[in-house]
Amino acid sequence: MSQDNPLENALVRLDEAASHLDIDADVIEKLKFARETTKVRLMIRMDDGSRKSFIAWRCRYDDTRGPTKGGIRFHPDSTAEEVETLAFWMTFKCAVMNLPYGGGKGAIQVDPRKLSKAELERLSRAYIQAFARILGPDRDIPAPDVYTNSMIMGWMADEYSQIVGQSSPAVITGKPIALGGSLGRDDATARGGFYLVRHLASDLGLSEELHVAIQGFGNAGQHMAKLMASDGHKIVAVSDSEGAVYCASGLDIAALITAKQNGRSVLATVGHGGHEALAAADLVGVQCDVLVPAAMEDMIHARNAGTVKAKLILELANGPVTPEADAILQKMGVTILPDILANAGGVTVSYFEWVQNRQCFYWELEEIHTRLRAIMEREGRAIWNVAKEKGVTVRTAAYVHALLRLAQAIEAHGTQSDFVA
Ligand SMILES: NC(=O)C1=CN([C@@H]2O[C@H](COP(=O)(O)OP(=O)(O)OC[C@H]3O[C@@H](n4cnc5c(N)ncnc54)[C@H](O)[C@@H]3O)[C@@H](O)[C@H]2O)C=CC1
Ligand SMILES: O=C(O)CCC(=O)C(=O)O
Repeated sequence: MSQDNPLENALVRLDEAASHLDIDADVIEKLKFARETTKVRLMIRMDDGSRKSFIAWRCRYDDTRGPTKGGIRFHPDSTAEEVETLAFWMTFKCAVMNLPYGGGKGAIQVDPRKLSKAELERLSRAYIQAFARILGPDRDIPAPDVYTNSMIMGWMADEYSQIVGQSSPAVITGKPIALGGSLGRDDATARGGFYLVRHLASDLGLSEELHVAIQGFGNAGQHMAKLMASDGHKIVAVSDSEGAVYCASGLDIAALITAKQNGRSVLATVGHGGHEALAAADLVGVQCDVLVPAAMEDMIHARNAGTVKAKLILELANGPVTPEADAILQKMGVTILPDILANAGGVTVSYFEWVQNRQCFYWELEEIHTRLRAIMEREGRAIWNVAKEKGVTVRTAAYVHALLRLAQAIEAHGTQSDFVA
């Protein structure tokens, strides 16, 4: 994140929501600060025999509504403030979806692309060794995020089970299917956003065939491209950390995914099927109907918001639009389906995984999709109605919706409670 204190930007949204409700000041005071953020230094043995250290964090932001839940990010630019901000968003996201969770998040400050597979496994296990005492299926439940995946979740679940001396799959979600992972968790983040857009399409005034630009081509971005293309829409531009490609008549999604699976950039497809290279920074201003940020925070800001051509922004990334850009886009008439709703399909299927782990009975893919779709539509519709009734943006409506649930839970704990699981 670019700001010195990104949590301040996030709290702007809390204040805005609170201004539309009659909320006790104690509730706001509780939600303004992370309950606990633990910082550790992980030491691992590198393949060449040397030892190297990495800073890592786990934040349990708020556990009023249940065990804290949220992914672990491996990124060279991660900071404590970023982790706390991401955990704040998880608190609201879980409340938006009415999941029985609070919000958490973790990170290791590392570029995982510079580690061998064995080094990556040692680092992932070291993270769990350091944090096992604050994790647990009823306490804090990690999952994948940027540059982490099911393989890493599998190592982490294995390490935790070894430490506690019993199989404990429900401590982590997003695991490989062979270790108790859920069907449908792989594309859940994108699928939730996809169901939401389909459900609100006529309210949003969207046409039958949409032109879509996607920023970031990892888990969220690739699955979104596949889902939208298979629904008859054209993906006209995608980007990754190295650059972007554009094709007005629609990119070849299979070729792009093959390039990424082979460890290459989307730029490797330039020249194939009419793919043209584009500066990554220009993706935001591409001519399209739907812009899908699916990379990092603060990518749409005061300096590039005015270039947006899309009528809809679907935030699969967490925090991709700054509050300044929000104001500009609102004036331009651009609708934003905000992160705490639009990308909540991921944590929702994580919840399904946790439920299946606890009951030791596993659902078919169709059941996962049916349940995910029902929750996305129910909460999406409720938030849409709040936006219309109060005359506010969908983002503010989502915060209002979540804040009401959080306030009820905080008050139900009692005025003398400082509940800590
Ligand atoms: N994986 C999940 O289940 C969930 C992910 N998210 C959010 O979605 C976003 C993407 O996460 P994943 O797809 O899981 O990560 P990922 O690690 O699979 O992919 C990240 C992608 O972003 C690209 N990227 C990084 N910096 C970029 C830049 N400056 N410009 C363009 N592209 C850039 C990378 O090249 C990569 O293609 C993050 O904000 C994450 O927090 C949100 C909810 C759930
Ligand atoms: O699947 C989960 O538990 C959390 C995913 C996540 O970190 C997010 O929604 O940002």
